[in-house]
Amino acid sequence: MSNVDYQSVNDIVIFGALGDLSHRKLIPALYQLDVLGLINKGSRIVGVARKTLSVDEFKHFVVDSLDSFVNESIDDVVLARFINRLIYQALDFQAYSTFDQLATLLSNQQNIRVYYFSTPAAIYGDICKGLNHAKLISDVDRVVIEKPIGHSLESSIEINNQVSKYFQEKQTYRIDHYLGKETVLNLLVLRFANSLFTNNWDRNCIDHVQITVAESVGIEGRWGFYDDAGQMRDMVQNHLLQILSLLAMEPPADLSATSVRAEKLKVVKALKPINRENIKEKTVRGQYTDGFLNGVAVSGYVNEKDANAKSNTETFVAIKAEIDNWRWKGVPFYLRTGKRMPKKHSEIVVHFKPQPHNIFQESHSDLPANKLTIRLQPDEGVELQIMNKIPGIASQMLIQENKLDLSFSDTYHNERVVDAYERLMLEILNGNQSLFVSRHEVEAAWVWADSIIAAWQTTNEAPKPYAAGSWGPVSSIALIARDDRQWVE
Ligand SMILES: NC(=O)C1=CN([C@@H]2O[C@H](COP(=O)(O)OP(=O)(O)OC[C@H]3O[C@@H](n4cnc5c(N)ncnc54)[C@H](OP(=O)(O)O)[C@@H]3O)[C@@H](O)[C@H]2O)C=CC1
Ligand SMILES: O=C1O[C@H](COP(=O)(O)O)[C@@H](O)[C@H](O)[C@H]1O
Repeated sequence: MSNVDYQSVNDIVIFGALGDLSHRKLIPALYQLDVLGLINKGSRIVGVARKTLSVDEFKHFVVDSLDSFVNESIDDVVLARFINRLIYQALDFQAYSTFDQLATLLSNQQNIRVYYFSTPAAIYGDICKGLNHAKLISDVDRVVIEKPIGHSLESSIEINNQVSKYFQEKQTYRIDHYLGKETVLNLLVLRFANSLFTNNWDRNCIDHVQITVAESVGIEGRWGFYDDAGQMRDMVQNHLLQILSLLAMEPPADLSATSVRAEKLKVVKALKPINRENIKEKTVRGQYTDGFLNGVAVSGYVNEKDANAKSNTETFVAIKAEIDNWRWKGVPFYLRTGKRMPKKHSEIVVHFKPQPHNIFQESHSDLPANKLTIRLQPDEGVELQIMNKIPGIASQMLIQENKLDLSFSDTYHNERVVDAYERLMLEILNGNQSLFVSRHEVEAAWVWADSIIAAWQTTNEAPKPYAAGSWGPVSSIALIARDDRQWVE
């Protein structure tokens, strides 16, 4: 998807450089690109955060990040080059005059700058104002903004307006890191490079789809942020809807940002609204209680560090989503995601319709339908469940359910696993917006999510408890069982 433009990027400025995302993901991603020679020779990496730190202290922070989060051994030559790129500037993002100090650092640079806002979305507008005050924005610069953008449609419009006052849409890269995952990207190839799937991908052939994004982690010290968001805003409004869009969209004319984003948007706009009339039938929200994960006792949500014991925030969501269009009318997409589930496990299961007639009645009264499983993470792969004859001379045809299994680690064992942020960072340097979310998509996703959140608020019901280490509240089983179906475990 990339064209080769990274040569023109001069400085990469990370706002919130001392934060969790920068430490775990952004710094390792930039290092890996440097290993591959994909960062411009003269580019500097400028860390900006609130804390006063010397450049040497920042360099230590960066080395710690690489030691902790780069899986391969660190290359000394690249490390020296990478460290040489680093600069640090302490700033209060809400005090515009302090941005003059940043201007002094960034002066005399003619080329493109990338500004990565790795901070709470509420201060994106302040950072833009500061940059503008210090005359640090030109028409070719790029801004990267993290999800979730806002807390609702209204706040998202406000944040997008604040940013768009200074950066045009073509300069704005809205990150959803799921779009950088190998297996999520592979959805495009699977669907549009294989006629088997392209031609059978609709209500005539597919019975229903299940999308599970299960996490074993809890809140990881992010209680303040998370309690205000919940799993709906943290995962469903963005990551799950992006997966759903790629899975359900019409074939785009090409792989350009304009074509792909237009098709994804149509899917989100066609989602059937969930509101107070159908909320109980279509959704389940849960919250984890004390439990066990791999035999180890773990705290319930309200017993986490810094927790408010009375919180009603959901850590689990299950939804029966429906897409009201020609292709998908009547095909439910069951979504479920939660924290503190038994393991990290994300997959899509496409259940095809059963055969209309069974000629193998004698040996097999029930002919299971085909099932396509796309394992997103970990153990990435694609698996197609089919019926097969059991070899043998018996006159009766003995058949069995079996699978064609393409495991990525077995098939591509010589390939390094590229982290989503590394891929997305390269796309930013290359100026390609295909893997980033448009403003229209973000806002359409909020329209759908806001309606669900508002309906939950009217019912005023507490989230259903589920023990940490389980697959969610029992009512999530009932949600799908009402349609005579069950979750694939
Ligand atoms: N962490 C993750 O896994 C993910 C994070 N995100 C998104 O990425 C963004 C960053 O998240 P995360 O790294 O976890 O957050 P953190 O709270 O760990 O880091 C935020 C950073 O911003 C700085 N900051 C905040 N307010 C100000 C201010 N007024 N002036 C100067 N600096 C400020 C903080 O400085 P200080 O240290 O001084 O407070 C810190 O360096 C958020 O939008 C989040 O939603 C998205 C997906 C995953
Ligand atoms: O954006 C987020 O994603 C992570 C899950 O990402 P993954 O790549 O590990 O699947 C989630 O834990 C976090 O709460 C959320 O903000």
